[in-house]
Amino acid sequence: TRSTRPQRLLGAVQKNATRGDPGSVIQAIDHYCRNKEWAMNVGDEKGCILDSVVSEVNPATVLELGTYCGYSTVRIARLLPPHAKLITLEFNPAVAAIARQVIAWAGLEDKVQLVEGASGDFIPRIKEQFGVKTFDLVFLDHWKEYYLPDTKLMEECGLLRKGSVLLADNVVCPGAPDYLEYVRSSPRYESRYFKSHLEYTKVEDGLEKSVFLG
Ligand SMILES: Nc1ncnc2c1ncn2CCOCCNC(=O)c1cc(-c2ccc(F)cc2)cc(O)c1O
Ligand SMILES: [Mg+2]
Repeated sequence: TRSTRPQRLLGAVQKNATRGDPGSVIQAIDHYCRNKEWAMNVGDEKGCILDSVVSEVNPATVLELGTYCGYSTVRIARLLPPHAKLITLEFNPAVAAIARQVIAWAGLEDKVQLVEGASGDFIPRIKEQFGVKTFDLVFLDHWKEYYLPDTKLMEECGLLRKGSVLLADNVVCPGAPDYLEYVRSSPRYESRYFKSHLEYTKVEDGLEKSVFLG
């Protein structure tokens, strides 16, 4: 049977990237998705914005919602200080299996905990299951209609502290209008839009960075 897009993306990593070299894994995926077949990675342009926010926050604890093939997981984990932890949630087991291999190829498995399941089920259990009190940084990149309910759930579960940073992908394309409205109008957030483009295209998209004020 025909291979899947995630399987072909993993093949490009194994063929073109150097084991243990996260930068070469990132380059191999971007080259493949720009020249062979598009895939919904955050990509190189928005990825640079992601890098700058990760470096600024210098987080000890990170939550990523929506792993996909692990491209943004590798981008984030490669910048984390030693002993920092990234928990990433992926819904689709077949996709999660690819992401594990991409993360391992980059040599970052010790910094990353990939969990399979839906965000709504896992968020309430993160504290007791993973011994995390609050997250310094949350990267939202899963189903766009889940951004708002999951943000409210993280607030209710006490997973955000004064200064926690939420960074949301695709707030323009595919779009998360209810989420944008919420973080931009709520007095509990200081929000800023980083204009960019949909990965590997000229279509407008961007990242919304929202600091929780407690
Ligand atoms: N832990 C969890 N809990 C719940 N659900 C979960 C989950 N983990 C995964 N999922 C399921 C959803 O995962 C993928 C979500 N990402 C996207 O859909 C996405 C789509 C485009 C896109 C597509 C087509 C266009 F034409 C234009 C743009 C671009 C992007 O950058 C995207 O990120
Ligand atoms: Mg995305």
